[in-house]
Amino acid sequence: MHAESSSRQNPLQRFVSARSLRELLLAALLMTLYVLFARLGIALFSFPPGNQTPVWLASGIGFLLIALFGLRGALAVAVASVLVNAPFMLIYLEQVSMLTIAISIALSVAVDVFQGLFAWSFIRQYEQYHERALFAEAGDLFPFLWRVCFLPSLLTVWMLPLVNNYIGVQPTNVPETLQRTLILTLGDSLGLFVLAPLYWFFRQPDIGRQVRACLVSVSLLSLPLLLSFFVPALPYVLLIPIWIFVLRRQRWCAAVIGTLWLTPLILIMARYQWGLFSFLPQNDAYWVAAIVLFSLGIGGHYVGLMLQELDNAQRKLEQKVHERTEALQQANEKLERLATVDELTQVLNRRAWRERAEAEFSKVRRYPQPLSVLMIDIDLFKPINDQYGHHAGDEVLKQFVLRCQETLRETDIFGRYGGEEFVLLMPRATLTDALALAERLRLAIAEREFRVLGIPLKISASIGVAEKREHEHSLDLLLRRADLALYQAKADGRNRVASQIEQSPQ
Ligand SMILES: Nc1nc2c(ncn2[C@@H]2O[C@H](COP(=O)(O)OP(=O)(O)OP(=O)(O)O)[C@@H](O)[C@H]2O)c(=O)[nH]1
Repeated sequence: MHAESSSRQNPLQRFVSARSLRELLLAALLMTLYVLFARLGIALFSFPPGNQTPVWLASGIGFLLIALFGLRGALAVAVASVLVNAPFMLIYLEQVSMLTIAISIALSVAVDVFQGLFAWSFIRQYEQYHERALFAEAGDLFPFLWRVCFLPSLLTVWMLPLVNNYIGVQPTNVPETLQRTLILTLGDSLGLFVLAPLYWFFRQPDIGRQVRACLVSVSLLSLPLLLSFFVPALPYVLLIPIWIFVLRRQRWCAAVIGTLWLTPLILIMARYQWGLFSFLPQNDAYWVAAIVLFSLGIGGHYVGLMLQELDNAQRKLEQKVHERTEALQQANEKLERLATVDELTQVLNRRAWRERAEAEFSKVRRYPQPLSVLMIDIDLFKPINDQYGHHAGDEVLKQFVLRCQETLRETDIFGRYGGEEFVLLMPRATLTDALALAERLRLAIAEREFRVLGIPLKISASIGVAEKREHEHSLDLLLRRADLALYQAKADGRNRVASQIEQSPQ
């Protein structure tokens, strides 16, 4: 449906049809600003006696239109350029023919459009080559100055005074033509320098907050300029430290907004020959204003970008440190796990179990409480390995552990003591408690078949139980009594629980 209606439009209609109302409004706003800045520039800040200004902001607006809307933007620049140039040229109607004026207007329009197109395509090439947007590094400032500000102006503006001179509109002598070319190049370059960065500026994250913060700090720059009305030297003394302070706070954003902010202020000062400019003739005041704007702007952009680059480098470094610390922590945790956990059954290994058991044992020695231990050994495990293979044996061990864990309490300390032998320490458990649990364990193992590699297997375990005696001072003695009880259980025919009460460990 939509495709059909768009295919019915003629190519011109399709070319100009704006993608959305917002884009249309933005383009209209920029076109209005283009005409307004051009007219205001010439009306208020013209080099005497001509109609050329030291900052031609229209060139910057033209760049923004083309950067944002491509060829449709170029069409908008052409329309705006006609609106700006036609009234100036029509003044010469009495001196030259309409055709000559039309040629002159067409030339001005072509210069404005090509300047924007050159600037845009030069910088696109740069961005494509580097595979990133401009103004990411301090080094990007120089390609910007050359490719966006100076080269497109140098390539185009010389035509205007030369051709106008030749066809008889605004005829001048050679030195004047040269001076005009210079002023046009300066004005266009400065216009691009002041406004073109906005294209990248508005692509920054969280731009609304940054603009607000910038406006607050950047407005500080007005102070020395306004006070210079009373004390002419103030801008020299105060502008640089305030500029550095503002850049330090808001980085590159302050350079963009600050240059924009300073442009009208410095132009007004030059126009009315205040402060800095009070001892200069009008002409020189504008040249100095342009130089002040360029040097403050370039310095500001460079410092701002450098600080931004440092921020990014620090952020990357912090991120790397964070990642490395996390990796190290994970590696440590893994090592700790490997050092304490039995790889096959995922329960405590002998060393880790002993550490925990020793700690419990010491506690109980100091604050007497019951403590019991169980030695659990799978019966006739070797034949399982021999008959079904080592892999099946491993599977039995894993399932055996799961069965045991189903029966244990949180406080029980369970571990693999070696081979098919497991050990369980039960804090606060008397021999009676321990025997009861041992019996539950034995039944849990023996009553249900194991299923290993699809084969049903009957497994049983023998369990030796011992409770810590009052004056028993070594965990090894307690373990030895449990081991003797286990030996007893095996000797009595396996699949049973035995306790070591009567026999002395000695
Ligand atoms: N699959 C497997 N087998 C193991 C592992 N650790 C020890 N074994 C085997 O376990 C078997 C233990 O055999 P024995 O000590 O003779 O005991 P048993 O056959 O269970 O006989 P009783 O203890 O007298 O009932 C040995 O064949 C060991 O090779 C292991 O991690 N995986």
